[in-house]
Amino acid sequence: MKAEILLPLPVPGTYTYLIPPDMEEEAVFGKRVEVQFGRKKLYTGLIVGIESGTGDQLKMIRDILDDEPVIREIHYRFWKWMAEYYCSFLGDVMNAALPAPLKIDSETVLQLNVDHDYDEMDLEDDAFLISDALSIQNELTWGDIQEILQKKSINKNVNELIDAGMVDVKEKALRKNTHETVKTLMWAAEYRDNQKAVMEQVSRSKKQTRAVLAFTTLRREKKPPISRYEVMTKSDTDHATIRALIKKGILLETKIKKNFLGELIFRKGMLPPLVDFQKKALAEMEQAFESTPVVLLEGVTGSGKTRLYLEWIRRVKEAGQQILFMIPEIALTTHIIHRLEAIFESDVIVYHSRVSEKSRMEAYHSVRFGAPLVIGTRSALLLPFQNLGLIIVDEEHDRSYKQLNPAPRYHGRDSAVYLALLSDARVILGSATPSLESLVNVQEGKYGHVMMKERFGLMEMPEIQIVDMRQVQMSEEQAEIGFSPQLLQAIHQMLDAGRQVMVFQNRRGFAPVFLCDHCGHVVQCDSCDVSMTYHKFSEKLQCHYCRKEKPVPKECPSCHFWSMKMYGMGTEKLEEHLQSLLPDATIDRMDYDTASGRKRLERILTRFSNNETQILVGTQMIAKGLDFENVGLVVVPRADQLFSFPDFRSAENALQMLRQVSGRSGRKKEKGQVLIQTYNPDHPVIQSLMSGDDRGFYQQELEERKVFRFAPYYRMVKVTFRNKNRKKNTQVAYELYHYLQASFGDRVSVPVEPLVSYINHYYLLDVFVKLHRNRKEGTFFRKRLNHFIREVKSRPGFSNFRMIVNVDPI
Ligand SMILES: Nc1ncnc2c1ncn2[C@@H]1O[C@H](COP(=O)(O)OP(=O)(O)OP(=O)(O)O)[C@@H](O)[C@H]1O
Ligand SMILES: [Zn+2]
Repeated sequence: MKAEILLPLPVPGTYTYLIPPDMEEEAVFGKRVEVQFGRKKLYTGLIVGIESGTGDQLKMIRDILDDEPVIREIHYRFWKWMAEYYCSFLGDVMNAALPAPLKIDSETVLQLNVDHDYDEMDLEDDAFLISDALSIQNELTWGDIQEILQKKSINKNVNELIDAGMVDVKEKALRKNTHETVKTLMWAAEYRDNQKAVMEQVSRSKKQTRAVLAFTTLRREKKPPISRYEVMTKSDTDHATIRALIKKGILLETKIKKNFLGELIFRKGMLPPLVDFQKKALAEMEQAFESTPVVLLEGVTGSGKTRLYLEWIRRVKEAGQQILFMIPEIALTTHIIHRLEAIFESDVIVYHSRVSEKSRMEAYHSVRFGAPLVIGTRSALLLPFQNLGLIIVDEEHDRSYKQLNPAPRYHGRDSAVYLALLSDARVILGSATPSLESLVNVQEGKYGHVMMKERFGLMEMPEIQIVDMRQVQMSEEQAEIGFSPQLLQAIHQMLDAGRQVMVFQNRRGFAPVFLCDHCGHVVQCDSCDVSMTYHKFSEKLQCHYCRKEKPVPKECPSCHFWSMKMYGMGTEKLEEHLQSLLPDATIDRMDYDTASGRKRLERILTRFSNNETQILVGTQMIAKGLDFENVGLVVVPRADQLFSFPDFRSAENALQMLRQVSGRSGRKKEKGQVLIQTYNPDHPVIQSLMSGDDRGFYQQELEERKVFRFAPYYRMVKVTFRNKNRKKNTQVAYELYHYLQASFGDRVSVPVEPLVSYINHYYLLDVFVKLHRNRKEGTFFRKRLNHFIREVKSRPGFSNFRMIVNVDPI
């Protein structure tokens, strides 16, 4: 028998291996196996197919690693769809789906050859360092050695040691502890209180005697369960010993699940009754689900979308099905997780890229055993749900749902819809500012649509005022920070009334540009074609693309005058200036620099929610989902920055951002205010914001998207060429352009430079293709593209040439 094996590698297709006869029974779909791939490497693969027959040339499966399959066919179908739709490899999807401990691979390991005598004096310095370390550690990996020698190329040194016969190179599989179950032991009934009978049974074997004595001691020392492993370690015996004891009927073995998070209990009072308009929305959702599995819940900020989600969570849980609650991005949504965790008495599974490997494993297996609720980012879609009933996609418009790197570059919302389709589950897409993608699906009748236009507690929507900056006179001090007198007055009033203020500034750091007043020289990053941002706290210039830092130059690097000045405004500078204008106010800042760690982020949020902070300055981090009751004013001093990006989505995003951030104002207690400063008060985004109804704006946007053949009407694909050699990069990009033009005509763009086209010493070029939204065209395009990529990579010197495919780029 042969098995089709999927490997966690970016290679097309699967590989066929022979199943050793004694493993045939055990070999079933979805179990992991250990196989050799390439000359020496060992990998964990996954059985994704079994067929009869043999093949002389085929390698054997070395081992089967699971008792139970880790995925089922339905999960594999989802993986296949994802790989196909997003033009990536199945191995990439496997890699993203399985927690690291489920993917052993081999590492080169050096061991000391104990039978070999050598004279240390004969060794070169580097070789001596290695042998010295080996005598202490027994084993070193390639990485360890690189660290010890402080260099990358260690081949020569290692070879020297091998040639001298001093070390052995061993290819060793790292079998990490992956067992979701623990094997535990207990006395068989007839031996339970009969130590004497036991000893008689084992008297002929030293090992068995030791094991039995160890088990007896353990029973006395601690409460059950006692694991097989504990007994083996304590008695210094092995699996065979324990197996013998089981066979003799002395010990019984059972398996228990490790850390299974299977409960879901609502804390008392956490599901307050729905109010009338929420009840109405719930009924409408029920009705919408009759005809479509996907419903867009469009509710203004503060309408209680979360309350409705909870209602559905309760229902689906009672029906015995699983629920996935998706949030866009972990750093920005700690607050939401806290809110949800407060609602449940039981532990909730939280799953995202930053939880520990241990928690990921726990989550993986709990979900596999049917745990009812997972809160997670897009990667949670790849968990092995058994009985999925509902996926909630909160803030469905959020761009962070799209994976940028590495492959598969999938969209969390769209993949959720597909997964639900496969699993016969429902999807709720929730937002106060839905994406155009979802609105079009509503218009085309694919999704249901339910609106909530009121805020909970009869709170009125905040009043939005525009400050026309073309008309404003400012003092020098005010001009420096860019706050009009009107804006400052509003802040003063709000603070006097004991309420809090949020200031939205979409740029972090102190000052975006550091330039010479004399010759105009701008300090640029050496690796990227962007100017560096001054960070006052660290007293350094930082590149926001590659994160490299530079000291602040005293004189101009170009004309050598002492004339370097800072221009522009970042959150850090804004906070400082605001403090000098309002010396008595307590101000805090929330951005990538201050809220990088979870602890720091939490501290900022707690202080603000306890009213210890009066003003919170922040980037888009403060726009999302925060629910603070005492915020009376939200100000946006520089709204124009938001819609001046050269991107076809910038108007849509600007409106979403401004609505979201406005929505933080006046959520409880009294009506809130929003003040927006702009030089373009007639801009459609501002006009729509003022009118309170975005339909007209969306319709206009959609018309334009249709005319210019953009998403959501067309499926866009971006192919990025990334190379240190500019000429080579440009040449291949143009080749692709011409090649695709033959099939797709003017729906292929000439290679264009992205906004920042040189990052970290790499030149970047993008080719855009606009495809019709049907499967046939998708398949055809993928074939063409793969053909091209294969051809390029087969050229001498091009095997590593990078072409990054991004379907539905954001
Ligand atoms: N039926 C209800 N009973 C009691 N409190 C409610 C109810 N519905 C909503 N609330 C409260 O109203 C506030 C706003 O609700 P929620 O945060 O769910 O709104 P939202 O629509 O998710 O807002 P956003 O889009 O801004 O995140 C919350 O503090 C919530 O606890
Ligand atoms: Zn840089």
